[in-house]
Amino acid sequence: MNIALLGYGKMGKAIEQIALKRGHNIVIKADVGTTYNITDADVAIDFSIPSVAFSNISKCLNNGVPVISGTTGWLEDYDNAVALCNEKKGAFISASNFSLGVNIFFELNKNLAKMMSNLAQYKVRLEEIHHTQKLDAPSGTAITLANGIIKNHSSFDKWVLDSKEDNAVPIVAKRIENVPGTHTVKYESDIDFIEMKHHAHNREGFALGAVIAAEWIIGKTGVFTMNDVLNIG
Ligand SMILES: NC(=O)c1ccc[n+]([C@@H]2O[C@H](COP(=O)([O-])OP(=O)(O)OC[C@H]3O[C@@H](n4cnc5c(N)ncnc54)[C@H](O)[C@@H]3O)[C@@H](O)[C@H]2O)c1
Ligand SMILES: O=C(O)C1=N[C@H](C(=O)O)CCC1
Repeated sequence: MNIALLGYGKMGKAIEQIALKRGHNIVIKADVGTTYNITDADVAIDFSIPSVAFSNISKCLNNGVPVISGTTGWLEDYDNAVALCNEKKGAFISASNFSLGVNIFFELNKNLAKMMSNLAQYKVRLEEIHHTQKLDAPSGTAITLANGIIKNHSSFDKWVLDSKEDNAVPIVAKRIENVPGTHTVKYESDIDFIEMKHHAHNREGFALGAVIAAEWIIGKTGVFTMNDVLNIG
């Protein structure tokens, strides 16, 4: 498979290592100012920055190249990307987190929220910790976790960052040098607490999941999620 990497930073480089080990070719490594012909690739993997993600994805869909998007912080344009993919009969997957472990964690989170829905004595709190270069807060993964709670728990209809509001899932975002990604969901009562945590030791899980998604999407048409790729949920 000939892969275009759109964004050649920490994740682009981690994906390159995994893709080469799995027998793929990297035909485009695009970073700031790179000129390239996207149709040289069978599939594109975008891990860039929030302000350019939608434009990179649009370029792929407008040229018939399936696209896997891992960039976070551009959710306001997600519905436009879905509409463009459907209009062009393209193929597109966006995920806030491509690791198998986090996708299992997403399902556990939804189930726990259902169980907690009528137990008012338990107060929920989300925490995410990432490295200090991260541009967006809260993390995309924390937003996905919050949305999983909002859809499955009767007390919430929104999330809020670093504060407290009625009907809002509170998210705390911390930035600590070199942390690849740690997410905690905690329900606390006066008597006890239940805590679920996912901690990434490194970026390998994110990169492997993105390459597996790229292998899976070839030959397909539509907008998919990691649940489709991993056959979970
Ligand atoms: N979905 C996931 O599993 C997952 C995992 C890790 C990171 N991420 C997200 O992926 C993104 C990238 O993360 P990172 O750690 O590699 O960041 P990074 O800062 O190391 O890399 C981003 C790269 O994009 C480049 N870039 C800027 N403008 C560009 C343009 N117009 N075209 C192409 N490249 C451009 C930057 O120069 C940089 O090299 C972030 O949004 C992050 O939140 C998602
Ligand atoms: O390093 C990052 O940036 C990460 N971003 C994703 C997010 O925002 O959830 C996934 C974890 C790593």
